[in-house]
Order: sequence, then C-alpha cells, then structure tokens
Amino acid sequence: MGAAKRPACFSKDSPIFGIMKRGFGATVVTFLDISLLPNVDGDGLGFHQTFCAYTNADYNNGRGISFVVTPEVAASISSETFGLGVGGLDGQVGSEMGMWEVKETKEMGQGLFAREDVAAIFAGESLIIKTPVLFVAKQLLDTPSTSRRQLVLQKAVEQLPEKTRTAVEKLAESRDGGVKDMILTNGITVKWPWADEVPELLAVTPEVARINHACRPNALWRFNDYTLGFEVFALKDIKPGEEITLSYGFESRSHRRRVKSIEANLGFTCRCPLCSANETLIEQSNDRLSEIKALKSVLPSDQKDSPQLLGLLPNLIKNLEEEDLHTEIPMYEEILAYTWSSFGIEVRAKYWAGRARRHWAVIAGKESWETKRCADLENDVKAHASWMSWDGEDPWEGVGQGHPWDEREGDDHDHDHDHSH
Ligand SMILES: C[S@@+](CC[C@H](N)C(=O)[O-])C[C@H]1O[C@@H](n2cnc3c(N)ncnc32)[C@H](O)[C@@H]1O
Repeated sequence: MGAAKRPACFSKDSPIFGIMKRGFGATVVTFLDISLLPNVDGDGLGFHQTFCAYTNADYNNGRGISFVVTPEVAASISSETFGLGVGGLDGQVGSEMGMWEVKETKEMGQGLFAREDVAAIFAGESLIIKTPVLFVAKQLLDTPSTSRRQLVLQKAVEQLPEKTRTAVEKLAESRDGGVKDMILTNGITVKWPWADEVPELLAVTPEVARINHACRPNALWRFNDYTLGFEVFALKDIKPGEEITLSYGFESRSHRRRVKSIEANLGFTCRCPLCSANETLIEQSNDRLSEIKALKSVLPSDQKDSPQLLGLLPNLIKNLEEEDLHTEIPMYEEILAYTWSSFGIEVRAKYWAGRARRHWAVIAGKESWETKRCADLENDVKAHASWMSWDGEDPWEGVGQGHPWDEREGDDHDHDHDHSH
C-alpha cells in the first residue's frame, strides 16, 4: 500500500464529517485521528489505517455511547440508528424490576444472581435490555500493540459521561490490565451490518459484563442492530438465588479441549459447574459430546436421503437435551417437522412443529419469524409447501423393524412447559 496516507478523520471529504453535518441536536460528537498500523506481512513499508474514537455523550438519555471504528464504519452510524436507542426503556427490565443483583462469588469475582425474593424467572424472559456503551472494531484489537491504539481506546472511554465512564472503569480485567484487556474481557462480538464490509465489533455493556461464563448457561443474549439494544434473556427457568450465566463460547468441545480453549482465548480457568463436576459426570458429558459430533457428521444433506433424518434427528435432539445444549434444538425439530410433512404424516409434522415453535419462542423470541413459521406449519400442515413434497420411493423401504409409520402418537411426550402468558 506504500506510504502514509493523511488520516481521513481530518480530511474535509472524510465520511465522519457526514455524521457531524447530519447532526444530532444537542449531541456532543467528538472524534480524533488515530493509528498507523504496520502491515507485518507486506512489503515492510506498512500501510496505514485510520480509526476514530467517536462518542455521542448524550445518547440514550445521557447514558452515552462510544465507537472505535474506521471512519467508514463511523459514517454508517446513522441518525436513524441513534434515534431508535432503547435507553428510554430503562426501568422496564432488569435490576429496576428487582429481578437480579450483582453479588461477589467465591471464585469468579462478581456475578449476576436472580434475587432471592423474586418468583422464578421463566425461559424466554428478558433480564437486561441495555445499549452497549462502547463498540470497538475487532480488527483494531487484532493488531500488534501500539501506544496510538491505547490512546484511541482510552479516549473512547474518557469521552463517555462520568457515570458511564465510572461503570466501565470498574469492569474486570483478566490479563495485563489496560483498556484493551478490559474490552477483551467484557466485550461480546456482534456484527455491524450497516457498513459494506460488515465488520465485527466488540460491544461492552456494563450490566451484561457482570455475567460469568458457564459451559451450560441458563441465559442467552441477542443484539438488535436497529435499536442497538443488547438483550440478555433466560434460556431456562431460573430459580431465586441462582447465578445467571452466559456462554462465552467453546461449549461443544470436550472437557479438556474446552478448558484449554478458554484459558488460551479468554485468559481464565473455567470453574463453571460442568467443568468442576466429578470425573464420572465429565466423562458422561464427553461421551455425549462425541455422540453429538458423530450424529452431526452423518446427517444427510441430499434431499433424497431425507428418510434417514427421521431416525437420526430424534437421537441427536435427545443427546442435545441430555447434554443441556439447547440452542440448536429448535432448528433440528423444525427440519423433522418439514420432513414428516413431506411424507404426508400430519400428526408427526404437527408434533415437531409445535416443539420447534415453543423452543424458538424462547431462543429467537415469541415474535420471531422462526416462531411464526413453525406456528404456520403446526396450524395447517396440509396447506404448507412441504406437504407431500416427497417424490421418491417408499421412504420406509429397508427400514426394517421400528417402522416410522408405527410410531404411536403420545409415545414421547414433550415435557417442556409453554410459559406464554
Ligand atoms: C465478563 S467478566 C464477568 C464478571 C466478573 N466476574 C467481574 O467480577 O466483573 C469475565 C471474567 O470473569 C471471570 N469468570 C467468568 N466466568 C468464569 C468461569 N466460568 N470460571 C472462572 N472465572 C470466570 C474471569 O475472570 C473472566 O475474565
């Protein structure tokens, strides 16, 4: 790429000026030029990239928000995006509702706990909806450390309103300290679909950052890239006093690999209930994880082999349930529903569509199109495009004993409770 380019932030043509021109009423917008990153694989001359610390201190009723991104990405932060912030929802969920509290744990620093005096929290219920206060381009953190990078990250924190800045400065660090460490320890990767290259950003939300990791968590998160609302919701029913946990990743690896990956990538030794369980339980879990991997590896991708799914998928779902790995289950249930529908077996299609609908309602939300799509199939299997779409041979040819047509209704009950109220 050759010699240094003049940092784009200061150029009149810079897209960041677009933001300033569009304006945000009384909003304070601060920016600064940053970072010349040497290109280690290139011709040695290095290329230069510009990152801006872009802060809107008024955002979300004074909660504030900072971005450390390229000027192009900063320019994609539109007034529409900012106009839709969920900060006005303060008070609707979370601590204000008395659902959870931050407490000191024995081995993991602070953690978030369901309050003792609340009734149970049900699967699918929201625990936190907050806007992140800091977004940082992952690309910037992946580069060798420079003082300029440190400077831009610090600036992004300093520019936040005092209350928010104090909350950020109190967040945990896991290695050498410093802002980069704080971001890697507490940031969650989200995609930013508003810029052409769809960059990955680490989003730091102080309330969410108090949630510890568990390899079998009881909560999940989702990020709404329209409202910038970062939501944590219950994946399972959570009892009063129970710790609320999220998975930071690596949950489908076997115990040893999981512990090593977490140490190498996240800088701590996992002390979650599964990783601290006795040897027998860990072995059982490892066996199930191998079985899950083996089943996934033989799942047919060709439609002509879809009869095989009818045997493989219920087995896979059963293993995932027993292993407490819930997020993939509705997808497999939904595939089973379409497969049964394609063979014209209404009752089975309805059964699996119903299960998929209930599980999608927790994982993707009651109003999600996944939930609605399954409800459509469940409500009128025969009107669905998949109905009787199988045009191959008798699918049960050679299946032998345990013919799927013989499967009696009611053989396997769905124990999941539908908490829709
Ligand atoms: C995002 S913070 C979670 C909140 C943190 N415990 C605090 O005091 O603010 C992540 C840090 O918490 C600790 N942590 C989280 N989950 C853990 C686990 N399963 N085992 C051990 N330490 C954990 C690690 O120090 C990790 O770097």
